[in-house]
Amino acid sequence: MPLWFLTFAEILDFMTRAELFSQIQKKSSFLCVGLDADINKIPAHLKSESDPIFSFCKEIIEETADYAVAYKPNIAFFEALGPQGWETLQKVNELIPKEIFTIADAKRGDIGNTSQLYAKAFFEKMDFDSVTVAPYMGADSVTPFLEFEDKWVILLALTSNVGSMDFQLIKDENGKPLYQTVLEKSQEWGTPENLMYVVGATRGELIGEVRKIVPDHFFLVPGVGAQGGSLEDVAKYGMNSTCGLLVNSSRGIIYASGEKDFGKAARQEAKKLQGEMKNLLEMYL
Ligand SMILES: O=c1ccn([C@@H]2O[C@H](COP(=O)(O)O)[C@@H](O)[C@H]2O)c(=O)[nH]1
Repeated sequence: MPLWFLTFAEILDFMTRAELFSQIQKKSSFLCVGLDADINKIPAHLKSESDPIFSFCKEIIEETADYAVAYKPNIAFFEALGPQGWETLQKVNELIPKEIFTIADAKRGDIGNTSQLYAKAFFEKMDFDSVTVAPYMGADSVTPFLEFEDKWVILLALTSNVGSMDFQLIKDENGKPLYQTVLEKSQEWGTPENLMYVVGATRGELIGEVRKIVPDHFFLVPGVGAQGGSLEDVAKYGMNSTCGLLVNSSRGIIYASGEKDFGKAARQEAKKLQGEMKNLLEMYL
């Protein structure tokens, strides 16, 4: 293929913030399709295939790629398959078109030398664009991921689950919730060019509070669809001048049908969400 035919991301093989925004504009979409590929939930007819999870993810990717700007394999679903799961994950990641942002949803983070090897696993061995990282072991557990050039860390800030209230919303003596301290402190470690935050869609107007603290960073927003978060609220409170949002839906898309038409059903769901996102981009950008 001649060089002039390729996009910036394809030539450089990494995704800058500007390139991500350009993909969002091109597709009128900020949809991230979550690959939570559960062997117990995929359609029965795939189970006779040599690698059922690969076959499932392949069809989901082929059917939804027109509407997605990111894919997020949830690493637990692959790890749970044992050594074969890692091979499947590698093959799935290689299948994702180069101009689409890839997220290893692994929620890692450990003492420095261990984090370095987690980063090597996801960035070098598997060439993901980004990995989700837990912040609670502090700077030395996060910065090894940020040392990889042209890669992204997506730090858990305000998660979508009920348990997020146990720690993240606890206030210090000045009334500042812990998630805000995470946002403030982590800005010493990375920039909007290599650091994003996980902000749950179920947190409504708190997304606006997060946006005030980190105006320029992208958010990975899980929790629409199966968890009941509102896409409208996410856009209203979270969108910035470069969109700044990757909104994930996993079960709502990939299990839209449990039958042979699962790929087409996933495509319909992705298309529906993309349509809503297009309207929101027109409204808020
Ligand atoms: O706060 C968080 C962080 C990560 N997740 C992950 O996102 C998807 C959500 O799946 P749905 O089926 O769309 O609910 C899943 O992989 C979670 O592990 C999250 O939900 N909340």
